[in-house]
Parts: sequence; structure tokens; C-alpha cells
Amino acid sequence: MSGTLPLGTGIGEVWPAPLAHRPLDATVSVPGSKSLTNRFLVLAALAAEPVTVRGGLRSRDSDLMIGALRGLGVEVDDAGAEWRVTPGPLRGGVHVDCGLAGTVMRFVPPMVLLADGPVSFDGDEGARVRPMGPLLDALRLLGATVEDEGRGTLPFTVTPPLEVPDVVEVDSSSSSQFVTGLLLTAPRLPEGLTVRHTGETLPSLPHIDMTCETLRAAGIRVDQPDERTWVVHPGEIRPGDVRVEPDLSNAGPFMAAALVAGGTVRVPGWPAVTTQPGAYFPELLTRMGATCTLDGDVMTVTGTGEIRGIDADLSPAGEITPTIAALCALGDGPSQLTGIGHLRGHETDRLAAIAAEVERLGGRCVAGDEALTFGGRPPTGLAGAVMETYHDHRMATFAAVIGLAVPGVDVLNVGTTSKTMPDFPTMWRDMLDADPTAS
Ligand SMILES: O=C(O)C1=C[C@@H](OP(=O)(O)O)[C@@H](O)[C@H](O)C1
Ligand SMILES: C=C(OP(=O)(O)O)C(=O)O
Repeated sequence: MSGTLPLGTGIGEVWPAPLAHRPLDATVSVPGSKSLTNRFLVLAALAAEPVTVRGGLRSRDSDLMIGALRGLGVEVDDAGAEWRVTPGPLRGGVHVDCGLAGTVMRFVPPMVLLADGPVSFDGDEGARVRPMGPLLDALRLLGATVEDEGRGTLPFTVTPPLEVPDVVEVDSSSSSQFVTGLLLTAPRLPEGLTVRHTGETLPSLPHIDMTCETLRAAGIRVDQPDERTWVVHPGEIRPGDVRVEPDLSNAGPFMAAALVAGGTVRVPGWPAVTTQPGAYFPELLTRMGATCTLDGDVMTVTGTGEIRGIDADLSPAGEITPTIAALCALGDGPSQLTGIGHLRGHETDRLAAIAAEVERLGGRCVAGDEALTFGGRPPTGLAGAVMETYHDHRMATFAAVIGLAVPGVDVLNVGTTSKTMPDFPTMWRDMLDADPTAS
């Protein structure tokens, strides 16, 4: 099946994606990780003592999380660079706006198991088709009453139970965030919680590892007796003061730019050890023709303008698919990206969106049930066009990467990048304009 999404469903201004006229030589500092910021915020809200969060991401998704936690009665002082979260009893009788944030719609509903009354949830129109059913069923197994009129999506209301069992099953094949959401609240349940994944596949495993690691760092014991079971022991959550790593998935488009334009892009603050899926970039970009070196905490990516096609299973790192896909569209040969069927439930149906946009530029991309297949850059090159972004931040950065090499790429609603990187257009321009010889 190939993508057939229409042009014109986006809103807002048209952003002319800048062409790269010379090889790059830029250092790009990316803001904090969305996934870590929103995990730390939830853990801080459930903690036994106030928590300081340094380097937290300022973006729509983190603002939505902060809004949700404040609604539940948690004090969040985010006026300065360091945020202070003061936990308190969770109150019900409130409404949570999830926007389009998977982390809010999947991490906050399990917290209602601890609240003193019902909490209603809703979000953007596009959020109302994102998978929620398996998590809502898990909450029902845990004794909560969930009213969703049988849709298995937003909007819904969760009413807490009087007692919560200590084991639950969930089919997390459509999003790892179902397991993560249950694990984050688990230490505060009277007996802790054993979470068992029942589905055949499980995407984004590094994101589940990230959850376990943040819980362990907060003093919680988490065992994993087998690859589909997590046992979270009850305990007081004490994250202490936490620092958020730079968002390696958001570093990706800048790193990819070095392959497209040639030259060098440096990303400071690269962690020595991380559970972020962006850690896959150095290996993938190297296979596509770049040289990637980590010197201290600076990741340096150097490209020649040559881009090799690739065959890669991205199931552990689905979130980085749009960036790799932009390189595949510009590649010297065919590519195949597999293990990514669940991307149909991301901010948009990303398989259909990527195929539609590549074809709009005159390239060849076919979306299957679980994979994307690319023909590579056609002999006559790709042709500029107005590119749709489908309210998806990563479709905007996808278009920007392609626009470095294809004249006449205009991007609809580049403001959608505010979901995780509000300064993206300025950062992109700065990368292109950087002159390291200037004082
Ligand atoms: O837990 C997280 O922070 C995330 C998990 C992944 O979700 P899926 O497993 O639904 O892909 C990822 O794609 C998303 O961007 C962030
Ligand atoms: C899938 C993504 O986000 P969300 O957290 O909304 O699922 C993403 O950022 O690529």
C-alpha cells in the first residue's frame, strides 16, 4: 500500500526550507530529551520529596505534562532554568489536556489509580485516533472504571478503584508507552506491580529500559524475570536532583544534515551511556556514509554528500524513522526500513505520510504494513514541492533535511516542531549560517 494523504490538511504559514550552498561546519546544542523530561516530571510528581529538574525540555509536550500534573495537585515551579516539583496528594475531579503527546496520554492515566476521584482526558483531533485501548483495558484489570464509549481512544474518563491488584497484563505491541505508563506509577501501588506484555511484538524497547533505569535511579527495585515481564517493587520514589540529557532524536536531523550537505556537525553533551533511541544514529549514519566520532561528550558527524541506501530494522528506535527516511529518499540506492508498523499510530500515520511526501517530490517510496521501501534518489533528482507535515514535528524536520538538497521545498506548518523543539527553524538557519572562523 502506498501513501495517499492529500495536500493541504496542515495549517499555518509556508516555510521555505533553506538549501545548503556549502559544506557545513556547525556546532548544534539540542534541548533536553522529551522522553526523559516527561518521565522525570511524572516520577517527581509521585516522589516522597521535592525534586529539582535541570535541563528540562521547554516545549508543547512538556508544557502539557506540567499542566496535567498541576491539575492533579502537584506544584511545579518552572519559572527558571531549574524546575522544582513538589509532590502532593493527587486530586480527582479534574480534566487533562493531552494535546498530541503520547507521553501525557499514556503516562498520566495510570496515576489516576492514586487519585481521590475521576479524571477526564482529551486531546487534539489527531490524538483521538492514537492507540489507547490496551492501556485502558489494563486499567480496568487494575479495578479502575474507564468510560470511553467503547472507542479505545481519547476522550475517556478514569475513576480510581478502592483496591488495586499487583499483577496486570497489557498488549503493548502498538506502543511501548503502555508498559512505561504502568511501570511509572507502580512503586506507589500498595504491593507494587508486575506488568506482563501479551502481544507478539514490542516496539521501542530502549524506551522501556529508560523507564526502568529512571525508576532504579530513584531507588526503586525493578526486576525483569523474562523479556516480557517487569516486576516493580513498592517503595518511596526519591529521584534527588536530576539532569536531563540532550534529546538525541532531535539531534538526528542536524546530524543527517552533514550527510546531505557534506561537512561537519558537532553535537555537544552526548551522553557516554544512554537509553535514548537516538543512540542508534552514529551506527546508522556510518552505514549510510558518514564518519561519526565521540570525543569526550561531543559527537562529530562528517559527511561527503554521498548517501548510501540502507536496510535497517528500526523497531527499537521507531521515533528516528523520519530522519533516516529523509536520507533514504536522497540515497544513492534503494533502502528498506522494517519493524515500524506501529508508526501508523504516531502523531500521524507516518508510513503513509513519508510515502506520500517522497512521492510528491517525484521519488519512490512504498509503505507496507510494517516497512518502508525506497527507490533512492531518481536519476533526475527530486523536485521541489509544498510539503505537508500532518501536525507531526518529525515530518517537518524530515522535509527540512530533504530541502537542504532539493531546491524549492516549502514546508507547511513548520510550527508543528514546537511539540519537542520550538526553536527548530532558527536552529536550522544557524547551523547553515555558522562560520567557525568568525570571532
Ligand atoms: O516512552 C517514550 O518516551 C516514547 C516511546 C516511543 O513510543 P512508541 O513505543 O509508541 O513508539 C517513542 O516513539 C516516543 O516518541 C517516546
Ligand atoms: C512518537 C512520538 O511522540 P509521542 O511521545 O507523542 O508518542 C515522537 O516524538 O516521535
